[in-house]
Amino acid sequence: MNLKTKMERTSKSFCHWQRKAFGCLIGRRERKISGVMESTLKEMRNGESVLDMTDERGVGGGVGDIYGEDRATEDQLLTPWSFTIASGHSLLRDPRYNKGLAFTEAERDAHYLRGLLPPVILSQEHQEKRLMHTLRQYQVPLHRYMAMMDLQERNERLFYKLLIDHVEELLPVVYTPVVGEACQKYGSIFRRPQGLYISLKEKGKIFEVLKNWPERSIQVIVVTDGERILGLGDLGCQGMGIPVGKLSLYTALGGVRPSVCLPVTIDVGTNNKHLLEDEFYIGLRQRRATGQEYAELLDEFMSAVKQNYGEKVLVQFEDFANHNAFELLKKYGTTHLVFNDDIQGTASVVLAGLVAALRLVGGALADHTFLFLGAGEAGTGIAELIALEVSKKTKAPVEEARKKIWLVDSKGLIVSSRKESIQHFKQPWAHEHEPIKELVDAVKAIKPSVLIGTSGVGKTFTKEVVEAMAALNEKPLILALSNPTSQSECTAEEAYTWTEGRAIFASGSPFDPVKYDGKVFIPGQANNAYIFPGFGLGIIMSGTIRVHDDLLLAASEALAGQVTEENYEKGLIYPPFSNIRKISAHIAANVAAKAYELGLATRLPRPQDLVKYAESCMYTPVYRQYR
Ligand SMILES: O=C([O-])CC(=O)C(=O)O
Ligand SMILES: [Mg+2]
Repeated sequence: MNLKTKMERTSKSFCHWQRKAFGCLIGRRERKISGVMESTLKEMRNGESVLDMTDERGVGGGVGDIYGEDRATEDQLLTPWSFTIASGHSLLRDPRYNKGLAFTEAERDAHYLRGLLPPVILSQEHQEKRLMHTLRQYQVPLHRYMAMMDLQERNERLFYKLLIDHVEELLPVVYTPVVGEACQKYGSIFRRPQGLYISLKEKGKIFEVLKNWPERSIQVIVVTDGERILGLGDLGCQGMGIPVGKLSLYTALGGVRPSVCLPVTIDVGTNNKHLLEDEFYIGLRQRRATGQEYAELLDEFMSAVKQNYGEKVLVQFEDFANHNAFELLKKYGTTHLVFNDDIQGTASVVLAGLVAALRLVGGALADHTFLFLGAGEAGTGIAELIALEVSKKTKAPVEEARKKIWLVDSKGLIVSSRKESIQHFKQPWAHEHEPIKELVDAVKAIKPSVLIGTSGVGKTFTKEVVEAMAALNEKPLILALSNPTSQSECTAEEAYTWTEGRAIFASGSPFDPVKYDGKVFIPGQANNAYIFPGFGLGIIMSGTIRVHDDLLLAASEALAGQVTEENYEKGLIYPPFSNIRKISAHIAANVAAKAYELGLATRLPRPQDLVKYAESCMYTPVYRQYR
C-alpha cells in the first residue's frame, strides 16, 4: 500500500474513531486537508508512527469550529462530524500546536497562515521573554494566574517553557498559594473547561463522559471531589483548579506529556453555604451527597476509568476530606493503581526532609520524638511513613516505632484514655498519657525534637509554642505544612525570630528568605510537588501496576539524596526547585527500580540506566517544526 493510501485509511479510521469516541467538531476546507495530509505524510516519512501522530494529533487535529458546511455531506450536517488536521485559523486556535508568532515563513506558507499573523517572526525564547515581561507587570497574583491559564489555553508549549524555565517564580502562581484563591473565585474567573466535570447528573453515563475528552490514551488522572481544598475547606466543583494545577506540574516538573494527563472533578454538591448562595458558582447547587449515593458515583467513575484506559492509568486522589480519603485509598488500593497525594505524597516529601535534616540536627530518625498538630490525611500519613522507615532501619516492629510519634487534633493530644471515640486512622497514635488540651502543654510534656503542623489551620504555632520548642532543642525542627500561606501554622520569619535563628524550618507554601540578626535564612518548601511528578513518571515509565509503601520510601530516599553539601551549608533540607527536572528523574528512577525489585513493574526489559531512561521519557516544551 503506498504511503498516501495508508495515510488516507488512517485518516478515515481515525475519523471513525473520533466520531465514535470523541465527538470533536472538526471541519475544514478540502484544500486544507490536502495541505495537512502532505505535512503528516512527511512526518510519517520522517519516522513518526501513526500512533505517535494520532496521539499527539500530528500537526493539528484539535477541536475546531465547523467551517466546512459547504463541503459537508448531508450525513455530516445531520450529525456534524468530520475529520481533519488543523491548519490555518484553527491551527492558531489549537493550544497544543499553536506557536503564535513563532511560525516560520515556510510554516506560514504550508499551513495556510499567511495574513493571519503579523509579519514578524519571533523565536520561542523571544516570546518567553515578552510574556515574562508582561506577567511581571501584574501586581495582583490572581491576574498572573489568569494570564498563565490563558497562555496554557492558547499555546501549551510556550506555557510549559515558561513554567520550566522560571519554575521558582511561577510555581507559586500556578500552584499553591495562588491556586487556592483561584479555586475560591473559580466561578468568576472560569473561561474554558480545563478538565472533566463529573457530577451526579452524569451518573450512569460516566463511561461515555470519559469518551468526550479529546484524548484517548490517558496515563495520569488527578481527581478531587473538592471537599477539602488545601486548608480552605469545601470548595465544591471549584476545586477543579487543583487537578489542573497538579497536572501542569506533572508535565513541567516530571516531564509527563500533557496529552496523557486528565484533570477530573467529581461534583456531588457542596456544603459551603457561601458558594451555594454565590450567583457565579459553577457546580451543583445542592448539599453534598453522601453514603451510598456518593460511593456509587465514585465506584462508577473508578470502573469507567479502568474500562477506558486500562489497568495502568495512575489515579491520584487529591484534596478529598479525611473521611473519604482513607476509605477510597483502602477500597481501590488493591484493584486500581491509586495514589493519595495528601496522605502518601506529603508523607514521602516530609520523610525526605527529615532524613536530610538529620545531617543538620544529628542522630538517627529513631532518636527523635515527633509531635504533630493535625491528625488527618497528611499528619497520619507522615507519621506512618516515619514509623515504617524507623522500623526498617532499627528492625523494631512498626508498633514500637510509633511510640515516639504523637499527634494532637482539635480535642488535644490523642491518648488511649480519650473518652470520645477515636477515628480508625488515629487509633495507632493513641498512646498512653494523661489528656492534654493545649498544643503548648503537649510540647512541654512530650518534649519533641520535631514539630509538624498539618491541621490546615493557620497561626497555630504561636510564639509560646515555638519558644517552647526552642527551649527544648538546640536546633528545633519546625515544619508548618498547611496550605495556602494564609493557613500556615507560622511564618518563616516567626520561626526564625522566635527561635533566635536556631530553627530548621520548612513550610507547605513558599516563604521568602528572612533576614535575622544580620544573617539570611532560606526556608525550605516541604510540598508534595517535589514527589508526585517524579513518582508518577517512575510508575508510568516502568508500567507499575500498584502503589506500594516501599515505592514511597524509594521516592523519599531519592529526594533526600538530591540535597547537596552546598544546600546543607545554607541550612536547607530540600534541594532548590530550580533543579526539579533532574530531581524528578532521580525520583522516577528510584521508584521504578524498587517497582522492578518488587515485581510490580510490567514494562520489560528493565532499562539498564533508569535515570537516563527517565530523562529520555521526559516531555520538552521546545516547539516542533511543522513541515
Ligand atoms: O497542593 C499543595 O500545595 C499541597 C497539597 O496537596 C495540599 O495542601 O493539599
Ligand atoms: Mg492536596
